[in-house]
Amino acid sequence: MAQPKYLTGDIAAINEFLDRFDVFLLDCDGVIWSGDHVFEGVVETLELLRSRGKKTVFVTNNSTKSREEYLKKFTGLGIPTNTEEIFGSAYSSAIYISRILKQEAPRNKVFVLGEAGIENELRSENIPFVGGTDPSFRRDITPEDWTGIADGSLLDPDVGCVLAGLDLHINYLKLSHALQYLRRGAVFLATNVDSTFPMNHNFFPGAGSISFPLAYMTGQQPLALGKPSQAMMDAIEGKFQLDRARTCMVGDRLNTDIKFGIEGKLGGTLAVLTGVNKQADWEAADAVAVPAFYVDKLSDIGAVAHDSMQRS
Ligand SMILES: O=C(O)[C@H](O)[C@H](O)COP(=O)(O)O
Ligand SMILES: [Mg+2]
Repeated sequence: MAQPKYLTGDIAAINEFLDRFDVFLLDCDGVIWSGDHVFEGVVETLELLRSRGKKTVFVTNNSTKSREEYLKKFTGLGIPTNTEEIFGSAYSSAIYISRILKQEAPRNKVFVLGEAGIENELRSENIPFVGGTDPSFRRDITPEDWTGIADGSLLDPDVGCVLAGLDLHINYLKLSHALQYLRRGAVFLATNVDSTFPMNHNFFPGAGSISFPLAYMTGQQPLALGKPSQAMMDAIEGKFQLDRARTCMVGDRLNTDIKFGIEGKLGGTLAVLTGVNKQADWEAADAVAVPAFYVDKLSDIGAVAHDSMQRS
């Protein structure tokens, strides 16, 4: 296994790296930002990539926001982009359900464990859903619930799929409904199964911690539709008509971002050390994936801009 090439501070190597790719798939949490903190030099680096005619696509597993909601976040943080450049796991899941799963009405409703991002992307594909941010689920379970969930009187007969994403309001009541739908044969999907969520330079429970209890209860593993799922890669390739050999995946997590790029047979993968994984993780004998290149932070790529300015 070739050792990853360290690019930070090596202007010639960075220029050579940039010349190899036309499209950069950019992870968000841990690469662009940590919560609402944008890493230093990110905006200038995006400018540099675009000034060299590179296509930038933001590919995030974070399902709490839709493309429109992400555009608001990017704009609010001073990062120029548009919804066409944003491809999240909530969108990836919605197009999988509407264009591949294609459940027949009326049993085509989705029981959502997640936030508004999933709901808005399901709406954009005209997929009916229940659960999610519905306030009637944000409460403790009651004796009426125990009875109504057990005898099915409180369940929606049209639910054919359970979709689990990062749910910041998960509780026993929601898990109880989801369990019953899965026991009744609903398809088990997840936007992503990241174990942790890098936020504010620390770690919080990831989306995987939402679907995992249901997997434990049912013995069923969800089909995950975010990175490293190749269903997502195929959808991105189709949407952007990209040449995989001229495309580089940039990420902070080995078992999602880097694995996604490698299994997608992309021309390259670049790991940044501002998020989940560190160098020791890919140097470990049982490393899940090894990047082709790495930098301390994304803006190390942008250093070539300063260099060419100093040269001119
Ligand atoms: O738990 C999650 O959903 C993930 O930690 C988070 O969303 C990762 O987002 P990404 O790094 O793919 O932008
Ligand atoms: Mg990340």
